[in-house]
Order: sequence, then C-alpha cells, then structure tokens
Amino acid sequence: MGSLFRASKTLKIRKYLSPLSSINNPFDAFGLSQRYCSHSRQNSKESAPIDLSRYPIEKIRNFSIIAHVDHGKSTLADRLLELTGTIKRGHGQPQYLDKLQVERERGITVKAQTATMFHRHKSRGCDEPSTFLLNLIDTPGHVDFSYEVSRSLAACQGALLVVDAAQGVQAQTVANFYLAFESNLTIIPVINKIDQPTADPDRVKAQLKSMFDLEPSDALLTSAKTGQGLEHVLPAVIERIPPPPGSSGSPLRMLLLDSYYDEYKGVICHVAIVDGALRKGDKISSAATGQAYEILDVGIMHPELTPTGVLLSGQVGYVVTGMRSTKEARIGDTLYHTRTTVEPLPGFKPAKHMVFSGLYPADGSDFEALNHAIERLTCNDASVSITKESSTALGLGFRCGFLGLLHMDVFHQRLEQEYGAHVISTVPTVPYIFEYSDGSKVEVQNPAALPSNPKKRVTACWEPTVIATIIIPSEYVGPVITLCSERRGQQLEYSFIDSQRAFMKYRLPLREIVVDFYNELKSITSGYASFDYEDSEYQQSDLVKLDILLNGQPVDAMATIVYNLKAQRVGRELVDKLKKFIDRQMFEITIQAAIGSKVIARETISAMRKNVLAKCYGGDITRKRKLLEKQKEGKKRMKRVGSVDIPQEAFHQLLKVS
Ligand SMILES: Nc1nc2c(ncn2[C@@H]2O[C@H](COP(=O)(O)OP(=O)(O)OP(=O)(O)O)[C@@H](O)[C@H]2O)c(=O)[nH]1
Repeated sequence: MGSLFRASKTLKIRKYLSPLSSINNPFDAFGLSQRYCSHSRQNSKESAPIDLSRYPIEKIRNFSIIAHVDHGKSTLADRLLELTGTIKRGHGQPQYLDKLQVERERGITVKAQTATMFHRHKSRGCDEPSTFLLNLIDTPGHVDFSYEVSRSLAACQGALLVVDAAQGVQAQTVANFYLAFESNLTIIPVINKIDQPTADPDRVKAQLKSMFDLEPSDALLTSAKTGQGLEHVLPAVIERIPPPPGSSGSPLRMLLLDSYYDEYKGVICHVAIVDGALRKGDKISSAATGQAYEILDVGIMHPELTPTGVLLSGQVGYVVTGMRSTKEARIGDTLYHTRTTVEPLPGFKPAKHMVFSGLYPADGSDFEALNHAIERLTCNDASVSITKESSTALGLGFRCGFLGLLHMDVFHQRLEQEYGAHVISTVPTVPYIFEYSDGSKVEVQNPAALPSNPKKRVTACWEPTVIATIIIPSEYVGPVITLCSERRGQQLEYSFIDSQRAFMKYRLPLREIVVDFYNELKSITSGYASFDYEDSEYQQSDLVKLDILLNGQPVDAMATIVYNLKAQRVGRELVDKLKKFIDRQMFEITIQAAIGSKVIARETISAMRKNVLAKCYGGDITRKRKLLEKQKEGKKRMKRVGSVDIPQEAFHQLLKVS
C-alpha cells in the first residue's frame, strides 16, 4: 500500500540512491569523499552484514538537522551521506526528479528521514581514529509538520541548526531552536549557503548570539552546494554532541518513532533503543496495547533497510513485527521484552488537529472508491484523523482533521493525483467549543452540527488561538501590524533582531490564520516575511453560525462559523463568490447568507436555458456525442442541492474566504 508519507519516504530514499554521474561532485574538488568515507565501502552489498556490536554507546551520535524552510537541510543531509559514502556520489542537484508530483510542485519535505552513516574520526586525546555510527534525522521545515520535528528530536541528543547565510534567522529557525533547546539538545549552528553573493555570515552570527546566546565562534560556515566547510560538520557532531544515554545491561525499552506500511514486509516501525538490546526472533510487547509480537527482521536505514539481526542501546533502526496495520503501531509507544517489567517511556503528545474539513466524493456513488483511497492514504499517516459523516447536500463523506492547511492541501492533492479520487472539500474549520444552556460543552468540528439559531441554546463559545512569530525587514512593520489587527491579533512582543529585521509575536485566533493569512503576509511584504506558529489556549469569543441558502434551502456543507463582527463581510464575499461560480440554470437561483433567520447578504442568478447541442449546427453526430459526453462528465462533478447544480469549483472557491 502507498500513502502520502510512505511514498515520499521511499522516493526520498531513492533520491539518495539514484546515481546521476553527469553531475559535478563538489567533494571531488576537495578530495573529501575519499578521506571521510569509512564504513560503507566495507559494507557494500557483497560484504558481510554490519556488526553493530562494534559500536558501543560512546561511539554513537544521534542528531537531527533543523532549519527554516529552504535553508538547505535536505541538501546538507545529502552531502553528509555522500561524504560518508552512504549514498553514491554525484547524484547532485536534480533532487526533485525522484520526488512525488506533490513535492515537486511545492518543493517541500513532509516527512522526517532517518539514515545511518559511519564516519572515521580521531577524537581529541586518542592516538588512533575510530569509526563512529551516526544517525542523521532530516526533518521537514514547514510549520504544519513541526510535529514531525518534535518526534525526531526525541531520538536525538544534538541538532544542526542550519541558517541561510543571506536570509539569516527566520521564524522557523526560532521555533525549531526552541524545540531543540527545550529537549535539552546540544545545538550546533551551521551557517549555510556561504557561496551566495549576498551571504553575510557575520550578521547571522550576531543574530544567533543576540537571539539564542549561541557563541559566534561555535558556528560552522558551509556551502552544501560547493562543499565548502563540510569537512568540519561531522567532527563537530562527534566532538560536541554527547552519546545517547541508556544502558545495554538494562531490560529492553525501545521508543516507537514512526511506522509505515510496506506491501512486502507489512508494517515497518522506526525505533530508538533506549535501553537494552533487541535481536531477531525476540518476543516483544507494546506498553500501549499489551499486544505481543515476534521480531521478524531488525536493522538500520543505511539508507535503505539494511538487516543487522540486532539493535543495541542508543541505536536507531527499524523492526518488522508482523503487525498487520499501522494502527497497531502507536507512535511514542514503548516496546519491551515480553515477560519483563519496565517503566514506559514518556512518549509524545498526540498530534493536534488544527483544521477540520469534510471530504466528499464529487460523484456521490463513488463513496466506496473514496473510502478505499482514504484508507490507503491514511494507512501510514498517523496525523490525519478520519470519521465518517453525512451531509444532506453532499451525501456520505468524511470529516478529516489535519495539522494545518498545507497538510490538508497535500492530502487532497495526493488523493486526486494518486488515487484518481475526485473530492469536494468543505470550508476548513477549527475546533470551537460551545457551551449550551444546560451547561454542557461540546467541541464543534463541523459547523453543520450547530443548530441554525445558536443564540437560543448557546451560552458561551471559545475559539483556539495560536502564538505567531513573524520576522520581517523593518520597512514592512506597519503593514504587518495592520494585517494582524485586522485578523484580531494581540501583539505580545516587538523587537529588532538587528538593524534591518523586526521580530514580532502575536496571539491570533487560529481561524484567522488558516485561511489565506500566510499568502496575504507574503504579498504585503514582497515575500520577505517568515512566519511560524504554535498552538495556544482557547479564548472566549463572539461566534455565530453563517448559513448559505440556495433557493431558500440551507446547504449544510457550506455552513461556517464566523466571528460575529465579521459575519456581514464574510457572508457578502461567500454570496459573491457563489454567484460567480454557479452557472445560470433554467430557473432563477437566489443565493443567501443568513444568521439564524436573518438574511445578511443576497444575490440572484437569472434563468437561462442552456442547450449544449444548440452549439452544433450541422448533423455531425460524433461532435454531438462528444459534447454530450463532456456535459455528462461535467455533471458528474456537480452537486445538486434541491434543484440547483453546484460545480465543484464553487466549493473550492469558498475555501479562500476568510
Ligand atoms: N547557493 C546555495 N544553494 C543551496 C545551498 N544549500 C541548498 N541550496 C539550495 O536551496 C534550496 C533549498 O534546499 P533544500 O535542501 O531543499 O532545503 P530544505 O531546508 O531541506 O527545505 P525543506 O525540506 O522544504 O524544508 C535548493 O534549491 C538547494 O539547491 C548552498 O549551500 N548554496
């Protein structure tokens, strides 16, 4: 089975493996690859399996690469893997060739990648160099996937904090720094892209000192593109990052980091061995479910699955246990030897769903096909929540919870591109809390679930907020403050990173940023703003349910919950958008936005008789047939509410109204 994340993982790893010999290898110029490759040559396919007992805990380093989006994490990871001979040299720049369409189009990484490498290093005070086992975890940069970052960090003792030498510290640099700092990781600042003409490493060093108290002399200067400075990265990892804690003599405790489904092997779990040792054939149990399994295969990602028969304390690798579904593999679970008693590890906070949306088949009869596609796609993505729901307008469908809007978009795109599913998604909503007159409180993930006249029963409502970090060149401060106040933001902090860049923190209602905030922010700052957010508490708010009615009939899938003072504007925008995208039909259509029984906006589409065959003048029967087919295909994508046909595009357009 494939899935959003599984496939990206496979392709990312294929990316590591694909030799494109025509590309220049930056390391050849420095002779680095010859000097630093250590183990992999010895462990080519023909050689004996890797003997992990040669790597006691003091010879292991687990580290992550964290950065703002596009500062060069994946490129640096590739280079380190090349440098250690873990992947073939010279596969070079066209890294998007092997990626999924969705990743190519968006140029993003959505899933943390793990790879084990081996590196020879002469430690201070030692006469002879020795080989170290290094586990590198590359992480996604986009804010929606910071859950992935925090999970990856749980298996690490250190992190390379990569900062673009020209762009300097950005919003996700700040967010990722604090994730690593709070996890007590050793942080090695890496100022990357020093080959760029606009690079200003000294300015970035000063920013790192003023914002994070990182010593300028500790920063490594690199270009993942030209190879400059890369020879200092792995020695710094070995010298500065401590080996993992844990004891090989204690009973086994391993942390389940991630899982995905492989068609041939079944569920593959990524694990970190915190204590003890694990061998093929061992019987293990899950602390979360109590379920017992046998270890059918165990090994490391080097960077493909490489069986080793054993994993020892401090090591990160994979296990195959015969689990039939990834639902059995609870991320953050502690696995231990059956018949031993251990204290479960702290695990992770469950993924928090920030945005909910309904997903419906564009053609109602396709429910089973959509069900199948969603099942396959979610098989490996523990971060999407799915429950079945039904709508009067759209029939049977699903309510899905996502980590953010990008996560939602990627999911839709994958459903369409990979499973050919045509879906209609409803306006994204955030989880509001409503209190009713009987004192009960409910979390509302679907606006349609609220009674249309909420004032009658609702006594109070709360909405989720986020703490947003925004970094911008100083000249854009004014427009950004205006945008944030329009979005009901409350300024918490305003300072300057250096003479050119301002740093702001705002509390904003989540509802205000899920739709179009980032695009707007980019557009008013000519693309220079960087933005990140973390979820915060709920705040009491004045919210109302806004209904959309077509010819007097409410369309449940178009209902939305809005801030009362904005209801008038949102209602007007929704009605205008619908007027634009609903075709004229053989009768007049009225479109209304209403709060309870009060209509706040209204438009009419006048009647028109549309006859597709009228376009055919002669008796060309094939042309007639083609047109009829096209019309039928178009109809399939329509939803009928009462007698009104609504094209899919109308639903898509509603997503953009904030
Ligand atoms: N000039 C220059 N470009 C670089 C360097 N390192 C990376 N790049 C380019 O910067 C762009 C982003 O690099 P990635 O490695 O994909 O960045 P990332 O941080 O992994 O991005 P996400 O995974 O999407 O968060 C790519 O076009 C790289 O080729 C460098 O040292 N110098």
